[in-house]
Amino acid sequence: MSPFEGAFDYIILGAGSAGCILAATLAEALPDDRILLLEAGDDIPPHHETVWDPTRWVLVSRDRTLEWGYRSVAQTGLHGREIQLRRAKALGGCSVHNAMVYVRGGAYGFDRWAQEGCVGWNYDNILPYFERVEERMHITQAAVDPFIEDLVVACNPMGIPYTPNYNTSPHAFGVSPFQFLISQGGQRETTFSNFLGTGRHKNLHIASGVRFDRIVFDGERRAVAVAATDLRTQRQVEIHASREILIAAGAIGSPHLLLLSGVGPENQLRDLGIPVVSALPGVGENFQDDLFVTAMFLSRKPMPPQPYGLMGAVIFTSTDPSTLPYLTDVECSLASGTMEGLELPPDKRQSYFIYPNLQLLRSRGTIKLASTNPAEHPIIDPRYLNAPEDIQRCIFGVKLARDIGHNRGLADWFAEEILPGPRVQTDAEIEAYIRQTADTCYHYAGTCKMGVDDMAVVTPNLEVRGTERLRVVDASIIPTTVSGNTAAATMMIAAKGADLVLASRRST
Ligand SMILES: Cc1cc2nc3c(=O)[nH]c(=O)nc-3n(C[C@H](O)[C@H](O)[C@H](O)COP(=O)(O)OP(=O)(O)OC[C@H]3O[C@@H](n4cnc5c(N)ncnc54)[C@H](O)[C@@H]3O)c2cc1C
Repeated sequence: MSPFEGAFDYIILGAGSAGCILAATLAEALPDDRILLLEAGDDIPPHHETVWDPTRWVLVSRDRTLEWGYRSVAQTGLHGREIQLRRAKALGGCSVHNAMVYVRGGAYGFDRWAQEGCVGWNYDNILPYFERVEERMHITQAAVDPFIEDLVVACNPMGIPYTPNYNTSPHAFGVSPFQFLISQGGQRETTFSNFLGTGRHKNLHIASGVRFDRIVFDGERRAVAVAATDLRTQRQVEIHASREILIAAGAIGSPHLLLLSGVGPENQLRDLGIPVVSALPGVGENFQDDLFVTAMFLSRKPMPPQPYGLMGAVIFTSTDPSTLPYLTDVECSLASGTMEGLELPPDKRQSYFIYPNLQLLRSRGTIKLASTNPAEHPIIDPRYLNAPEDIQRCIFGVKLARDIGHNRGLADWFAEEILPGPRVQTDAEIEAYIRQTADTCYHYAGTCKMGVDDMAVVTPNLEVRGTERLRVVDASIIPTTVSGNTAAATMMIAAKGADLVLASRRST
């Protein structure tokens, strides 16, 4: 029987970081319901050459066969560069090719969501959902090697304390062992491998290789079906859901789908001849991302071997010391030049990179339809460094990385600064270097934001405003990014989103 035949109670669109958790939770709580999970990508075989091996992360992240191939429009703030906006297309979504870093994010950021009207989303409310995810995803805390020991020594005189566990401490400020979603056996954990796996839930039908193209609404603006294309046969199908359709297509895919379905800014839809189902000006607006900047130093001696995709330490601090210790907006990750995929010339391999990742940036971008063809990528304009204060924070990041790299605590390692290099000294020179080299952290969020204001796309219950039986449950609902990477927050959103669906179910 075709996986599309018969009626489904729930259809989940996208088997990524959020979609797999949502599907597993609903399938387990509702054993008598029929649930369908649709995904454009395929399963990753157990013998895949790179995906499961954490040390090969850089190669995985660059593997075009695993992803959608999005690019931004030319970024004025980045010297006109077009930025590759990687997004996985696979069962497991971006958990298949991300750096596996696990950071819940500071409590302050979630509390702000609640203060802005998202009742039920303050840190105390959401903590049980992080814990639920952590019961199923194994977190490996990195082992401390000799370089990291010296890094801790280097941070001390800079006023950066040692924080043993940034996720469970009251605040993340400090230098810590990094935490990764890596199994006890040393393999990548994905939301698909840990929550689903093929055939584990009898009431869940997983259809990979299927692109969803549009939500179908009835005259009452109820979401009743999904129009989709089987990518293997190009057959078009319409699949019906009797209860709810749950969009989990990520911060690019979810606004794209809503716009194609007539949910979005009225003028944009009318210009393309798309009938307006719900005029929501916020769909595709409020695009947020973190940027990283780079410092690189040659090492005097061989770097320790690296069993992870990044080095095993992280530094959280702030561009504004008055916000410490509770609010951090810089997360420095590190890499060794010996790591596979960096492809450095032999004389540069014994080296270390410090990558300050600037968070809570103020610039906001957009995602708009290029056409009504679902196969055509949307126009993505992150507007990096559009907000003037963002460049100042990136300059702070480069100076911080330099201060760490040159610090006496790392004297046994430091040989020479390669990047930005001795010629880059004044703020104007650092700014030019940033505009030439800063890059995305792939932490896209906010394009279907949750809230109670006019720009909100979903309510705090994640229901799409002006429609019925339709929710968005993924990174796109994040109203303002938090201090941290986005995967943990997205998985938490999925766990809580499933509870919201189940609560509605009990009340009907
Ligand atoms: C290279 C890279 C490295 C990263 N590293 C980290 C890290 O180390 N730690 C961290 O916390 N975060 C990291 N992130 C970010 C993090 O992985 C994402 O924020 C998170 O996975 C987003 O989850 P999601 O469920 O919202 O979207 P996704 O995981 O992208 O899931 C969306 C799914 O929907 C599918 N889909 C979309 N549109 C359609 C369509 N029309 N038809 C069918 N299927 C569709 C996609 O194929 C995908 O599987 C990284 C991201 C990238 C790209």
